[in-house]
Amino acid sequence: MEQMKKSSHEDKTIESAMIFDQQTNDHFPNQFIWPKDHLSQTSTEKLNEKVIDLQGFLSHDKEATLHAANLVKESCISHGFFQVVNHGVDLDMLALVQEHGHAFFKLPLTEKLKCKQKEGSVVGFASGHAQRFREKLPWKELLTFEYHENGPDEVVAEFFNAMGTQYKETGLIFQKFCRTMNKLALDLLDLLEISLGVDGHNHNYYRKLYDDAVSIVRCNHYPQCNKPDLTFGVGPHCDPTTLTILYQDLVGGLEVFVDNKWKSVQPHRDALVINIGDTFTALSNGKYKSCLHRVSVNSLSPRLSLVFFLCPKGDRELKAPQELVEKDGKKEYPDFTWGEFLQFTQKNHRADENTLQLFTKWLLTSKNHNA
Ligand SMILES: C=C1C[C@]23C[C@H]1CC[C@H]2[C@]1(C)CCC[C@@](C)(C(=O)O)[C@H]1[C@@H]3C(=O)O
Ligand SMILES: O=C(O)CCC(=O)C(=O)O
Ligand SMILES: [Fe+2]
Repeated sequence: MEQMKKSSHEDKTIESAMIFDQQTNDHFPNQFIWPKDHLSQTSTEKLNEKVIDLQGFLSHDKEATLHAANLVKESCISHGFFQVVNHGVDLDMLALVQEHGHAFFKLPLTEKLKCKQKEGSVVGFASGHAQRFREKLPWKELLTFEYHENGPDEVVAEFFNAMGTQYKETGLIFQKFCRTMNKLALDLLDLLEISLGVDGHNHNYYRKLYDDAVSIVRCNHYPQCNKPDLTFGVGPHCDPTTLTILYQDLVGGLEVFVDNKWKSVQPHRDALVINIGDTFTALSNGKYKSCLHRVSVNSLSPRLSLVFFLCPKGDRELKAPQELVEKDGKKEYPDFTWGEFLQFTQKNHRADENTLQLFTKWLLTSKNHNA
């Protein structure tokens, strides 16, 4: 049985990758077609999100920090999404990471399959998640790996080395990308803490929770699609993770659900997209929204996005600061570990817009069962 599962697992990935390469105009594969109620919600408006200048905050200017914190607070209470500029991340380095990302997805399938995703793990190469799901497949290929903040520097480089010494340079470039993103993510946690007004009594409360963080890093490649109105690059979802930092090319396609409408996000070459994930919603005691977003594809060109999902180490107990709970008079979420939540998204529930609510229910039921 195990052997059968493995071969069908690989076949599904090959089948999906070939669909992307050999798509025809007359037949669109059913498994990639999304339900009409999703497809009918077209996005017509542009999102006028806050583009927050981090320069003053990063240089510890008190007034600029408070200004940035207020803009963050407004965006996160409303829909959990903003963009940042003057973030301190080198744009040439980001362009180089994009180049290596594109080069990876251009590799022959046999090369990409060297690091194919194993069952139950987010790490590795996948195509359309065809080995995990049977329907509503996303029109994307993806490469995912982990970044251990305090792990040996080579962990990411090793991931690529394992594919062959010819990927050594790619590994080093992604390693540098991860280190840079991790630093910015922790700085943003400090800004979020200030915006929530918990920096006084609980200074570095959030930063401390992310000691020894084990984050998820993903390169999404969305191939050009002949029937873009029948599918999604990623369907509607909230990231279950804590905080997402995303660098996109100028193709466009990312959409955010705000004021009951899907609105398109304007790409900016010098900006990074930031969105709140489910885990931070819980850590803010429900004050900050986990951003509901999706990706549409297009018939003209492929799109690439580089995504850093900040995650704590798996066994760290996560809870909102007591100060917030007392201010709100109610604890909105049970304590949990990211390990429990990640496993829920890999084994029990495909992450979508309801993940946090379903996870909370699942957790309380399973804890009552074990009580
Ligand atoms: C914890 C995670 C699960 C996903 C990758 C990270 C954060 C985002 C999640 C995801 C992208 C949300 C949409 C559905 C999903 C299945 C996907 O399209 O890739 C999710 C990821 C996953 O389960 O691999
Ligand atoms: O590619 C994008 O713009 C968004 C990708 C995304 O939402 C995800 O991978 O969770
Ligand atoms: Fe996402």
